[in-house]
Amino acid sequence: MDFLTINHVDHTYFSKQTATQALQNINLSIKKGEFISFLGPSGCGKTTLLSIIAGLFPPTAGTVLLEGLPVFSRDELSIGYMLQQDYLFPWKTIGQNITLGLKLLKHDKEASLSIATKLLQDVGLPGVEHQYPRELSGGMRQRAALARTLAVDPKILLLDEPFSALDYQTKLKLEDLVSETLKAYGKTAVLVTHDIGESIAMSDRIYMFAARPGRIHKVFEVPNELRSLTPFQARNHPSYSSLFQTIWKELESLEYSYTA
Ligand SMILES: Nc1ncnc2c1ncn2[C@@H]1O[C@H](COP(=O)(O)OP(=O)(O)OP(=O)(O)O)[C@@H](O)[C@H]1O
Repeated sequence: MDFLTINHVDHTYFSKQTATQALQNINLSIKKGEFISFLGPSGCGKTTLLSIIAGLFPPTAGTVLLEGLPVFSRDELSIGYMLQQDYLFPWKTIGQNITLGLKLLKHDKEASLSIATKLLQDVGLPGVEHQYPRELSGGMRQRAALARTLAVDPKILLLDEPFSALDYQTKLKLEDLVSETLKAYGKTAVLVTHDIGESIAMSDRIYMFAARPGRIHKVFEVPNELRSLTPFQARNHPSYSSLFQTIWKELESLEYSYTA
């Protein structure tokens, strides 16, 4: 059974003067445990679709079902978000940041702390429970943000350019960490990115969007030989370069069609 199903989704933003059609007839489905990416030029509706999947607002038409139920009616903790900024609360320790969601779920303090300790170990940050976000580097804060997102055991993770504010080396390390951690926890994920390499290295499938209005232009299956590797290993595999070239050409033709 499909885990997430998007059926005939349209979305238009209305203001006093204008109506902007951000999404047109989006259809896709994801199986449990899959990792997919949305790739495409600026303004093609990637963030709009991610927000609709998150249940932040309903689409103007169509449905988004998570395990057969509309996402808009679900409780918000069933969907985890990881963004470009970590949004850790600066006045709370890393441990308190991670256990915040568990508090809302009424977990007792001791069980919450042991979940936080385990997650911090899994993301390579053992022993930082009592430190504050300002005492950690950007990469460490994103690791802590991943731990916080996983703490409430969300059904699906939505990753909106989570590595784009990091230096290149840290980004590569975090791609591996996020990919391995999500596999270990059996999580389903949707990544929004502008980075072709990141989408190939991390995903099972890539949805390329076109703009005006935002729509799915093409779908690329990432070959099995890449999916069985870590993102860093995948970036060094010959199949990576050929898929990169194909996607690059396709994106270029899209960009030209806008400026022609
Ligand atoms: N709140 C809003 N009100 C009106 N129009 C909006 C709003 N948010 C987005 N749009 C418009 O909807 C379209 C899709 O925007 P969206 O942010 O979803 O694209 P995107 O692919 O995520 O872009 P980027 O890659 O630059 O983040 C754009 O034309 C944008 O101007």
